Amino acid sequence: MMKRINEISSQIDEPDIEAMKKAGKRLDSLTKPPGSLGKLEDIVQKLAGITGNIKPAVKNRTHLLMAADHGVADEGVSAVPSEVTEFMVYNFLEGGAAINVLCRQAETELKVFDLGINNDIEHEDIIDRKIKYGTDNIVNGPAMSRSEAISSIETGIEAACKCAESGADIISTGEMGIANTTPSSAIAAVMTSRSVEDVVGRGSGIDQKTFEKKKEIVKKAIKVNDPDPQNSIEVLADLGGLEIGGMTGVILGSAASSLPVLLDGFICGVAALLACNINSGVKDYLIPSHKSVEPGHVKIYQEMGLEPMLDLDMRLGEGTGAVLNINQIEAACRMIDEMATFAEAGMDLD
Ligand SMILES: O=C(O)c1ccc[n+]([C@@H]2O[C@H](COP(=O)([O-])O)[C@@H](O)[C@H]2O)c1
Ligand SMILES: Cc1cc2nc[nH]c2cc1C
Repeated sequence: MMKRINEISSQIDEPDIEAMKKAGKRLDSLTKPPGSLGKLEDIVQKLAGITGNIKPAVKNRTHLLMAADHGVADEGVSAVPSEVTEFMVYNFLEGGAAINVLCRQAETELKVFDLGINNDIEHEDIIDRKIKYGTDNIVNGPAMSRSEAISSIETGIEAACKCAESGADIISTGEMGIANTTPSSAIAAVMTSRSVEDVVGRGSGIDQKTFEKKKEIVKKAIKVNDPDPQNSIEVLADLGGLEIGGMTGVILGSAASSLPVLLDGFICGVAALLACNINSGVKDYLIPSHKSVEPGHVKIYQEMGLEPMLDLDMRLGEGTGAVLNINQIEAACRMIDEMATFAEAGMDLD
């Protein structure tokens, strides 16, 4: 059943250490104090390792947005009803959401996938990969079957591989799914061995009473399902999120295609945790864009040893942090390509 996932996992190479060293050397030779461009230098080196190119470029960009609904929304854990998932998906398809604005600004193509929205989406631009009409309520049992969890990951893998074939230089991912901070918190607690209190936040903006209830719901979902933290498929099937599985696949597919993959918020971070658990080599391909307001996000970054470039108090999830960060990444790539070295500028420091 895991054939495609195992095959893709086996294609994930080590980064090109030689290219990273050469990029580091060139960065140090540019007309600035060594290291003075901070995280912009780190990102260029990382991209050199991923692509094998000491002057990496991020010309062709695609953002893959995964959408699905959640049975646990029935517990009243979100500030808004499940219908908002479908409503926002139409908004993405019509160009009116925050992610559309940022994709236009960063010249990034947007693709919207339906992996499990409660209703069918009637729009020519939707990529219909429906696996199930919403997950089952995780307080009563698993969100989905193992084979549905695998299908969600495979959907993301194929999406990323298709982008790679079309010449993408960088892939970013994000999501839409009302109530998805509940399953994400459960997965984050299980996979980072943190307490539920450590990782649960206010998601779409819930009040204190709902916040207290949400913590109890997350605890109950973990107790009822009790997944093996080492087994990403079991964790995903038990605690859910078809869009989370989709993003896990995008991350695996990007890494296997030697493409950098830009992560967005908390839910996306959970997908990255699941992908790293399938193959720890994935980590070298991850670009963490921003730190979300959700308290679990920073814990996920700590678990993976990643540090995001931006901290803008964002908590949207569509991929807004990721796509915004493309601008800084492009700037970083232009530094190593266009800046003069001390020698070129006529100053020999030796
Ligand atoms: O990306 C984040 O860190 C993030 C933090 C809070 C909320 N969200 C978005 O809000 C929705 C989930 O919030 P909730 O309260 O319904 O669980 C879902 O559509 C996410 O994209 C996203
Ligand atoms: C309006 C709205 C837009 C979103 N975009 C991503 N998650 C979202 C959640 C809500 C509630």
